Amino acid sequence: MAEEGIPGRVVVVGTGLIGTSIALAMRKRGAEVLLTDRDAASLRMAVELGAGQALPDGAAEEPADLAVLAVPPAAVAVTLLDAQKRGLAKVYTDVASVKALPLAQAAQLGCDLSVFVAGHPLAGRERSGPAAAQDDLFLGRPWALCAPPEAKPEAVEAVTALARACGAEPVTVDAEEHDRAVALVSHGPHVVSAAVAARLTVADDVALGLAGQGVRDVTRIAASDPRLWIGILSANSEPVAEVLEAVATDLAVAASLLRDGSEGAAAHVADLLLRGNAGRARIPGKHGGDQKTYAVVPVMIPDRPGELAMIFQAAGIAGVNIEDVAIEHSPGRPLGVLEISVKPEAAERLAEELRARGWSVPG
Ligand SMILES: NC(=O)c1ccc[n+]([C@@H]2O[C@H](COP(=O)([O-])OP(=O)(O)OC[C@H]3O[C@@H](n4cnc5c(N)ncnc54)[C@H](O)[C@@H]3O)[C@@H](O)[C@H]2O)c1
Ligand SMILES: O=C(O)C(=O)C[C@]1(C(=O)O)C=C[C@@H](O)C=C1
Repeated sequence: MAEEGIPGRVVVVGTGLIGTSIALAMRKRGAEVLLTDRDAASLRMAVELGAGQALPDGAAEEPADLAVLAVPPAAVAVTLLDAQKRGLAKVYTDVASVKALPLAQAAQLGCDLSVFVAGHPLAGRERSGPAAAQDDLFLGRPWALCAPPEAKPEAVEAVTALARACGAEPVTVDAEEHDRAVALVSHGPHVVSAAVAARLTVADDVALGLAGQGVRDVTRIAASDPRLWIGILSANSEPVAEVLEAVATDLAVAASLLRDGSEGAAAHVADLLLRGNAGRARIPGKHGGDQKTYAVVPVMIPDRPGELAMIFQAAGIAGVNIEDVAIEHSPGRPLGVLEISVKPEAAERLAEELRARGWSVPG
């Protein structure tokens, strides 16, 4: 049984990263979830992950409370039209990273906008597909809601309830304003990250061997799916271009000042760095909700077969659930650092178990 006040029966069209994450979050709240995707393998995996049941083909027997269209931006309007023709749900929403163009396309196609509230959860990952889905992806994150003027109050209520049920904070915003805002806080930064990462294609082994956390932080999102992102960027081209031009100006000025080499020039570069500090400090913390903070237990691991399996087994014996793992390799050395993410209360127990079994766990 679904918890009170949340959509009890939800259809998810598009079982990729975002659709499957929403489905998993809603299943956790007791909702019945029906899934569909044009890609049979994605659909099968989402079902196997426990995100819901496959939606039967054809017209719906009885409309669900809500249908979530978790497809690329360019597919939102046609998917909405098709879903409404099939009578899939009483209310519809999408999750696309751009809002104005899909809304205009939906109006042009003659979709019923009185039951459509466009949405955009500001949470994601650099990986696509259902395998990357997480039921806690949206905890404490903003979820933009852009209701067209004709949207009924009950439609707005249902989509707001979906965002809240996924643990997010609904933020009502006009579609054009949304697009300008995300150009600055999401789409522009994405291209900048890609530009920095693109420089690495010509990096030699020495440079790559010296790569630390800084470049990893700046380029994480550059690993995202280019097909999805070209769709996002071209649907929000003008606002993104403006952000990129402003960043390019700052970079060009910094480059010429560095070449100049004078003290005065250095002071001007410092001004950019200070503005960077100030801008970064303006990013608000997550809006309430449970924070997904794990403790990281670092373990020095020799590069030999079976090592990881033994460490995972030791964690199991200590009764510690591993939430995530990453391996930092020491270039040129048969050693690496395994970073095991666990719930904070389990970190010391795991560290002690591993030390007792002979592994080096710094800290
Ligand atoms: N990736 C992110 O970090 C992120 C975050 C927030 C919102 N979004 C938005 O969410 C949407 C989905 O992105 P994703 O990251 O989950 O992508 P994804 O590639 O992981 O999943 C998209 C899924 O949609 C399916 N699909 C495509 N066209 C379809 C159609 N016409 N009918 C049915 N299924 C169709 C694909 O087969 C795929 O399984 C996009 O609009 C994106 O802008 C993405
Ligand atoms: O953190 C990531 O990996 C993201 O891709 C997240 C991010 C973002 O820029 O914040 C990217 C695009 C989405 O539309 C929403 C969220």
